[in-house]
Formats: sequence, C-alpha cells, structure tokens
Amino acid sequence: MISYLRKCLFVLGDKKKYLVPLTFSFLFVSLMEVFGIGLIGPFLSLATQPEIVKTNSFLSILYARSGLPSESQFIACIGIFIILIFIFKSIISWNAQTYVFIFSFQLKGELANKLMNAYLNAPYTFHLSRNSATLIQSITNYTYTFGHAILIPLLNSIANVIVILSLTLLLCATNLMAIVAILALLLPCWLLFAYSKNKLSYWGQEVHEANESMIRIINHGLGGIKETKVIGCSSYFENQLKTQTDKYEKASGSFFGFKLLPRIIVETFLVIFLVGFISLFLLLDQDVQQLTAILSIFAVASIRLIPAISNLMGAISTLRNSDYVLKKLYLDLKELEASEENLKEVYGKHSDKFEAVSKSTGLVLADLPESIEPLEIKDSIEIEDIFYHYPNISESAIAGISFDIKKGESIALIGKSGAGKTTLVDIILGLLIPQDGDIKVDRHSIYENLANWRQSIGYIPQSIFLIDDTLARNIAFGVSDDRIDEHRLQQAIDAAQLRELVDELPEGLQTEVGERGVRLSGGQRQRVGIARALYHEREVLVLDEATAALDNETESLISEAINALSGTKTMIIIAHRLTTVKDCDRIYTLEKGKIVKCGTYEEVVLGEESHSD
Ligand SMILES: Nc1ncnc2c1ncn2[C@@H]1O[C@H](COP(=O)(O)OP(=O)(O)OP(=O)(O)O)[C@@H](O)[C@H]1O
Repeated sequence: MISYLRKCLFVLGDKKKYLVPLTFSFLFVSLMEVFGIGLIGPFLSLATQPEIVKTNSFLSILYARSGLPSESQFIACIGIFIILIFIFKSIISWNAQTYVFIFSFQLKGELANKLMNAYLNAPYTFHLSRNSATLIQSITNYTYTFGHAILIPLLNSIANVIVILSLTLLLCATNLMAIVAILALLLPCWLLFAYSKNKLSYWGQEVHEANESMIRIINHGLGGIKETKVIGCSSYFENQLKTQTDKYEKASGSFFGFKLLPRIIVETFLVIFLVGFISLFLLLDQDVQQLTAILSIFAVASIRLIPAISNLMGAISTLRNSDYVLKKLYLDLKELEASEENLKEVYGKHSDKFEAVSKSTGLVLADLPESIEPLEIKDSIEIEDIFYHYPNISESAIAGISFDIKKGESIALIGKSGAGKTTLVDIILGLLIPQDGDIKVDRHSIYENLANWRQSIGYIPQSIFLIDDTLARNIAFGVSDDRIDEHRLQQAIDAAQLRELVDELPEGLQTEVGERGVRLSGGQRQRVGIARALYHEREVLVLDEATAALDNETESLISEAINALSGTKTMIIIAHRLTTVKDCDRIYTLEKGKIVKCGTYEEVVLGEESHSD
C-alpha cells in the first residue's frame, strides 16, 4: 500500500498539493454523514418517548430556554434542525464529489499533456524501444484510469474507512454485540480479498494488455490495408483481434463479477444475522427492549455501514485492478526522468554543457520558448571523433568518425546497407546523443545549443511522413495557419516541382492528402517532403535518399533544384544511387561505422569503378 501511494504521488507530480484539501473535504462529508445518522436514533427515541425531554438534563434546559408551549413542538423543531443538517450535508457532499470529478478530469487532461510533452521530448532512443500503440494507450486510456480508477477510489477508500471506523465506534458505544456483528460482516469480505488479491491485479493487466494489443493489431491491419488486401490476410488480423477481445472480455467480466461480490456477501450476512438474532431472541424468550436496541443497530448498519463497507471493498478492488496502469505510468515517467540522468552521465565531462542539453532537448519537461533562433554557421561544422552504440548493444554503430564541412559545401555519405549512414545522420540531426565525441559549429559544441542547432537543420527522409491534412499544412508542417508565410510556401512549391500538381488540384493547396498521404503518388509525397524542408528555410539540409522514389525526369528536375541551392545551403546527402552525388564536394564511404574512403566523386566512385574493371 505504501509503495502504491508513493507511485500515486509521483504520477500526480505538482497536483499532489490538491490531495490535502480533497481528503479534508471527503473527511468532512463523511463525518457529517456519521453525525447526521447519529442524530436519527436519538430523534426516534425522543419521538416515541417524549418524556425524555424532561428527564434528560441537557434537553430539559434547551426546552425551557426555547419557550415552546409543548414537548411535541420542541421535538418537531429538533426534527427540522436534523433536516437542515441533512440538507446542508447533502449540498456539501454533492459539491465535494463534483469537485473531485472535475479535478479527476482536469488531472486526466494535464497528465495527457504532460505525457505528450514527455514523449515528444523524450530521447529518440526511447521511441526506438516503444510501440506507438503503448504510447497512445498511455495518453488516452491510462490517464483516464489514473483519475477515475485510482485517484477517486483512493479518496473514496479513505472516506469510507473513516465512515466505517466512526460508525463502528458509535455502534460499539451503544452495544458490544455490534462489534461481533460488524466483525462477522467484515470477515468474509476480508477473506475474499486476501484470496483474490493477485487475481485482481492480473485481470487489470490482462484488460490493459489486450487493449494495447488491439490498438496495435488495428494499426497493423488497417495501416497496411493495401498489403492486407493484396496478400488476402484480413482473416489473420481478424483472428488476432478476436484472441485479444476474448482475453479482454474474460478479464473484464471476471473483474466486474467480482466487484459485485462484497455487496452481495455483506447483504446476505446482514440478513442471516438479523433473522438469526430475532429467532434466537424469540427462542430464548429474551427482553423485547433489548431486541429493539439490536434491531436499531442493524437498521443503522444497513443505512450507512453496509454501503460504506461495500463501497470500500469495491474501491479496493478497483485500486488493485488498476495496479498495472499505475506501474506503467510510473515507470514511463521514471524512465523519462532517468534519461535526463543518463544525459548527465554522458555529458559528465562537460557538466557545464548539460544544463543546456537537457533544456534544449526538453528532457526536463520544461516548456520550450515559442520561437528558437537557428544557430548561425559562419565557417564550418566539425564532426569530432564520434562514437555511438545503440542501447543494450555493445557493438558501435559509429566508431570514431571525424570530418569537417565548410559552410555551403555538399557532402555525400555512401556505403553498404548497415554501414552506419542513417545513424550518423541521426547524430548530426541531434536525435541520437553520441557516447563520445562532439559536433561543433564554428568550434562551439552543438550540445550547448541543441534546440538552436535543430532549428538550423532540415531533413528529407526516404519516406516522408504526411499528416492527414491539407497540402499547405503538410508543407508548413507544425506551423499554425495564421503563421504560414504564403510567399515562402509558393517558393517552396516551385522549388520542389510541385506547381503543376497544385494547379491541377481543384482545391489546390487546401486539398486533403489523406492518411499518410494516400491520395498522392509516392513521388508527389517525396516532393511535399522536399517542399517542407525548403519552406522551413534551414541552413543545413540532410537528404536521406530523398530522390530515390522519383522518376528520372522529376529526379533530374529536383536534383537541379537541389544543386541550385549548393553554395547557399550546406548539404549532407545519403545516397545509394551514386549519380545523385556526383556534384558533391566530397564523398565519404562508410563501412562498419568508420570512414574508409574520402574524396571527390571521381576519386571515390569512378576510381572504385575503374579499380574493379
Ligand atoms: N534502433 C536500432 N537498434 C539497434 N541497432 C540498430 C538500430 N538501428 C540501426 N541499428 C544497427 O546499426 C547499424 C547501422 O545502421 P544504419 O541504419 O545506420 O545503417 P545504414 O548505413 O543507414 O543502412 P541502410 O543503407 O540500409 O539504411 C546496423 O548494424 C544496424 O543493425
């Protein structure tokens, strides 16, 4: 329980300060309920035996001071007072519970934003080890579960424990027999919980794992709808989904069935006790006055105690069932925090740089400023003895690479598949942080200003990611409509050879491209990617096989456009088609994470071809 609470507080973060007022309001409401119920018994006694007004010293003083003409009027006034207390309690209780629900929804929203911020700013390596279905599940589902199936049941449990304890004390003060009755009511529930403790967590885990798998399977089946249809494997995904929905049904059915048990058990035992006591009294020919006292205990118990016990049991079941979600949220947030620590370790030797790195990568979950100035390159970019290995892999993907790029130069990276070209580019893009070495701009480490460095770099990957939105929004990716620069947009369209397409489309730039750009051809998608990089006017352009998907004519047009940029932009090009890099100033051949050859196109490519002849 302590560890459960610790995790809860960690996930709550800053919001934990609201727990104290929330707990107090729950406590207040609970105590008001106990007080209200505590007044009903004496009021009933008073109504049936009005002479108590005179025999009870407190009531007799009150009656005398009230100036009321008759005892029955005095008792009626007490009744009105009790009604007012109940109305007051109900209003407070409704307000407190509404506040908790609002708080819980706010918490869901804030947690979802916090997770989105954390995932977006998490190191790239975090995403290399995560499936997007897990992250979607965390942001949309787990945040709701945290508010509604962890926080509210937790507060409810605290309130119900207080109600149960207070009522138990109240009843015990009236009659010791009550202790036996209450223990007898609690015992079977307690045994049931002790027996099903692990089952509850297991069902919760099954439900959430099945949910996560369902998102993944739907993504796979519908995401690759073309392949699914052509190969004819829709039944494969249907069967996979069926397995998960079965798992989901079974686990949720078991859990909801179990949740009903405490109330049923408690009610059954209450009836057994009630009927048992009455029968026993009749059989033993006991005093009827005593029987009335015991019956009133059961009456109170059934009004407030039984619901409190079954609510408590239900809340504990929900808390146990949500164990898996709490663990997941806690571990994700912890891991993101640990990434910050790892960076600290990597940059331990430049600890002064760390603050800047963590700030600019957003690992501290701090909000980045709205606009970040790009890093100006005056002279050159220096890649200095870079070493990089992927997490949990001992072999280096990049093993000591150094070279300089002068401002305005174009360089090409070539080499066999798996040589380390993409890894090197990811390091240059600032996505992967090398374990050793540095990248400098004009002799200053980019890690001092990583966010500014990222603003200087444009990236055109092999396959462009398009959002399900308009052409304009896909080109000015990540820029709100009111900030889109029309002139730059038109220039980028011309330079990326998209003008013909835009003119042909009835809705022009407002044409919806469909999910992942399904309404565009592969070549058109690629040109949108190029236009995007050009729109953002970055000083350095990284092209990863950017023209590979284009036909010869478009490729040569785009290559022309790209070549026209040489001298004004610094370019790093990964290419398999060697003809695309013939105009580069230098070509580096990579092998097993090292540079094995460097020179002009004639020296590296033609030299190699003539050598092999
Ligand atoms: N996420 C990853 N986790 C572990 N190892 C990886 C990961 N990505 C790449 N690698 C490994 O790092 C090495 C370099 O891969 P990289 O993708 O940089 O090669 P590449 O030259 O770009 O290949 P290609 O031309 O096929 O894209 C390879 O051995 C690869 O298996």
